[in-house]
Amino acid sequence: MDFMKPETVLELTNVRDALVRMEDTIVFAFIERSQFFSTPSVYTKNNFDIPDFDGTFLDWSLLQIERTQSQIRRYESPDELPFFPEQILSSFLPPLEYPPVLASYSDSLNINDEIKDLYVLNIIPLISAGEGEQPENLGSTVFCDVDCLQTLSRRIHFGKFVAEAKFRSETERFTKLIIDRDVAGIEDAITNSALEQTILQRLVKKGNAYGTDPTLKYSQNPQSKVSPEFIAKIYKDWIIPLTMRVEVEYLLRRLEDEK
Ligand SMILES: C=C(O[C@@H]1C=C(C(=O)O)C=C[C@H]1O)C(=O)O
Repeated sequence: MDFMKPETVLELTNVRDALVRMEDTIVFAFIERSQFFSTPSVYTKNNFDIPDFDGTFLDWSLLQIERTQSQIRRYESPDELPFFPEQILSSFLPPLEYPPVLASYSDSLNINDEIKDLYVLNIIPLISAGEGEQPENLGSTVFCDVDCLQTLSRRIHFGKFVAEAKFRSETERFTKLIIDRDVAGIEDAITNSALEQTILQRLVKKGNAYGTDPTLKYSQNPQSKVSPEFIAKIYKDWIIPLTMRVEVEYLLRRLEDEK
């Protein structure tokens, strides 16, 4: 996929290859986070006395990182969406002119707040080293969280590219479903259960392979760092359903923007 070449972005096979590649990034990000405890103090609002800031240490850290990364043009890329869209900065580098692939409302479809909440509530308990915290690891923990959140956000909002590719390959079918506001019909049209099963099975294998020291492969009990079943569960319960939601929400508005 090359965002300068729209025809490569609209090819569903290429989009799916990118999603497979992102599995690696997500599994490794979870493995990095698994070194640390749940660390509740970084997710508790105003737990630290942060000057001029109302929020959690995670929010503050994420905002500072986004402000820096916006200046190196991270959010000009069509596959990156900030958690703090109102507070990012413009870059001193020349603007990038990506040819538009997605509909014009695409940036406003942003479910990052929801991703952040479910990450803290549901994902951390499954991937962290256990309940509790070590005061010397607050920064390291949050750094891993930012990685996990950015990669989850990219994966889930990639649903827009999936949706655009599907819309273009079956425009008539989707146009009818959209006009009828037939959400169940749209869900049905975008679901590929066999592919989902393949993804879940591959994740268990990746979780085992990436989380285990390869030199321990032949020992009695090689320990994986994040339970591969939990990785599959996180995909099944949250990542895939949210990707689908992005697809549906993107498609429901798709006729506003007939290009
Ligand atoms: C992303 C797609 O759409 C749906 C969501 C999937 C996912 O989030 O992994 C997989 C298959 C489809 O049910 C796709 O078709 O590739």
